[in-house]
Amino acid sequence: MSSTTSTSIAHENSSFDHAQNLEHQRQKQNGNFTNHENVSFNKTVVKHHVINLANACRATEAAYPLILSFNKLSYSVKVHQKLAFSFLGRGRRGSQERNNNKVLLDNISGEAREGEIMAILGASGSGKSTLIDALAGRIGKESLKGTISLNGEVLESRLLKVISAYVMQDDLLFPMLTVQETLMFSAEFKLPRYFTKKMKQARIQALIDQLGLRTAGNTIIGDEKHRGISGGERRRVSIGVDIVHDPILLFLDEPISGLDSTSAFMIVKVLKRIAKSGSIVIMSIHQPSYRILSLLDRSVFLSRGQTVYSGALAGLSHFFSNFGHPVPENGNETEFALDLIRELEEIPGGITSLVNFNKAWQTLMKHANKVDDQPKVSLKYAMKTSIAKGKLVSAGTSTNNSNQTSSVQTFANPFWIEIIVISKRLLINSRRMPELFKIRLGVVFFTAFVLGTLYWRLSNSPQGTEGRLGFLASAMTTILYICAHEIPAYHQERYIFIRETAYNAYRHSSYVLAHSLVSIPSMIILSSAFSASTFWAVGLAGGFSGFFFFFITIFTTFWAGSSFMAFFSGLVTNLIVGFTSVAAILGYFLIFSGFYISPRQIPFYWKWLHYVSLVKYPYEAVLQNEYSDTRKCFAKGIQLFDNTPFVELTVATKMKLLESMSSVLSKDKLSSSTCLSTGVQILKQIGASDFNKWNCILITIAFGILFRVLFFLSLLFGSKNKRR
Ligand SMILES: Nc1ncnc2c1ncn2[C@@H]1O[C@H](COP(=O)(O)OP(=O)(O)OP(=O)(O)O)[C@@H](O)[C@H]1O
Repeated sequence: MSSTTSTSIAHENSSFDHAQNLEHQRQKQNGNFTNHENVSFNKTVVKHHVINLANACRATEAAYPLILSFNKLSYSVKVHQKLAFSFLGRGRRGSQERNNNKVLLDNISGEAREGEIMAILGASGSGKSTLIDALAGRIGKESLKGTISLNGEVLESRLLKVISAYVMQDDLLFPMLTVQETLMFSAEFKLPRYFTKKMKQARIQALIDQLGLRTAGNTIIGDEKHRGISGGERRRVSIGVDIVHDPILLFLDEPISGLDSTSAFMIVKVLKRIAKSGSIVIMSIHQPSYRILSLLDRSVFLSRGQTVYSGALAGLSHFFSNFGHPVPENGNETEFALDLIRELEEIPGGITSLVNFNKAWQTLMKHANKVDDQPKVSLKYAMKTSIAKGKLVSAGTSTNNSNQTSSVQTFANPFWIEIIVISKRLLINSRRMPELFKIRLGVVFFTAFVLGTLYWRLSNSPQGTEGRLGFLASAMTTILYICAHEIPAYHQERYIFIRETAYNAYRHSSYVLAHSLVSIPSMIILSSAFSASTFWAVGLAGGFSGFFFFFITIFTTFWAGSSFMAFFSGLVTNLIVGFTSVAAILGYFLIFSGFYISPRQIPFYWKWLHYVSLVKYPYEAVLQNEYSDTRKCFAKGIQLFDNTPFVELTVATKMKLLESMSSVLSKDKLSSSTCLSTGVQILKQIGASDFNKWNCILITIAFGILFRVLFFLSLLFGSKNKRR
């Protein structure tokens, strides 16, 4: 029912009710009423009022084809309670903790209608956000008791996802995009393909005007480091992002908290316009001003998870008069109601009396409304009407299907368009933060410089071999560490991703693929920088083809490392825990790579760590590249004594030792030019596996793909936007 209708009804009844109330108050003051009489008096007045309301409702019913009803919604969570003395009471001995149920929602019922704003009011902690979550499908089916239906049909989660939007309390936006770009990307995700670029732009312009964001259109959103739009503007952009597709059901959790009164009024006016265009708007709100109150239609007042009033805001004063607490003349009814509820919360049994009174009131309302309680049109018809009005544009529609949930597509765009749009957004955002890439490049050059000077121009000798092994193991490990910078980036984006995928803006797989594609160009640049600055400085083998292979190995290490970080950020959502664990895991990768300890010496129960080490395969690949040339020798004659205690002896003594060794071993005469260690022997010595270098590269690439798949699965199952 609209506020105007309700107001006029309330007005019509006011003289009658006022007289009765005065009489009631007088009698009450004189102590003439017993409790029983009090209730029966209230019932008479309520009945009278309700019948009049119902008559007026009948006239306007047809104008409201969509009705969202929620019936007996209950939700509780388990809370741990520590017991000081476990031996007290009859509980099990030694038990220190007890699981208690905390009821967050207790049998909440009500309805919201198309064309109206329903406000959920109550003190802090009364359960407003929990009720919004319950209605918006953000509480697991198994935990939420009761029913939510749209025009009499149970609202399935798949349908709810495409016809609704949920505006969170936090403003989660890409900091380097302008207001216009932010809204445009949202339009690209949510508006169907038949919307041309021009149509989308027109829609965005209208939205910008509606939200009063014209002057901020080309300003970036901003963050702590980059100045951007104001807090109020950011709030409006957040709302704009979620309403760009004109959802049928719009849920907002405290959309105006923290805003100045003008901005708050402007936002509620926009919401009213959305409601009037054929949507159901449900929002939680703390203390609405007079001006805002004039825009709200229905309300649910909560106290400790229970309904203390549910119905038209216009009937609030009547309700409280009948409860025996009339709203003072010219007083703000909502403020009065909230203050009274707070007072009653402090009196033992105070809230119970109000809850019980409300139950009686609701029963009478239902009784008087019994004919009109049911929606006039079926859900299918109502949806068709909404689509005809331009609603439900977030996904394509096929009206020839009789099943309500399959008559709307799950996603507005095909897979490949989603990938293009996500990639474009990522590229723009990162292009505007070049410092991040510059820091990565700087770290790569610095690492290359340190390693290049440390292992400068290694020779083909046992010392050179030792240096090569050290350089290659350090290079592969450092590259993996450089990839760890991606963890905070994923962490920052995670909440935007959850918000967008919760209402099917795009597929999880599109996000994973777009991220993989976008990361490739930067990996190519970083790999080229590292390879070019170390290959010739260290004196690695193979000329240009050797360089190319070294570059490929570095690139695939970046790929595997970056995929690992993506997976890890999906798995561990706490940034500090994530960083600490990654540092430890990369350390293990190095320890078990085969560099510190030969694979032959690793105990069998740790062998698996050797095979899953991300350092092992690229390390072996470049080793094989270095030592596969059979014509090369890595220890000739007296070089045999390098890395042994005999290294300090003179050349002549070393030669003598060599001669006596050959006579003892009865070998051909060992001279200073005799090759004592070939590349193949070195590979054998260090226990390199039988995989050839290209297989090692393929395994590294496969690891990267595997981690991307695991990243996808971690997002799919680990980023559920629901309470249990
Ligand atoms: N997982 C949980 N375990 C225990 N208590 C919880 C849990 N989640 C919410 N609560 C409690 O449920 C109550 C309702 O929380 P809710 O966030 O819905 O209140 P609210 O009315 O939206 O408050 P505010 O206006 O401050 O945002 C609060 O007392 C809160 O502490």
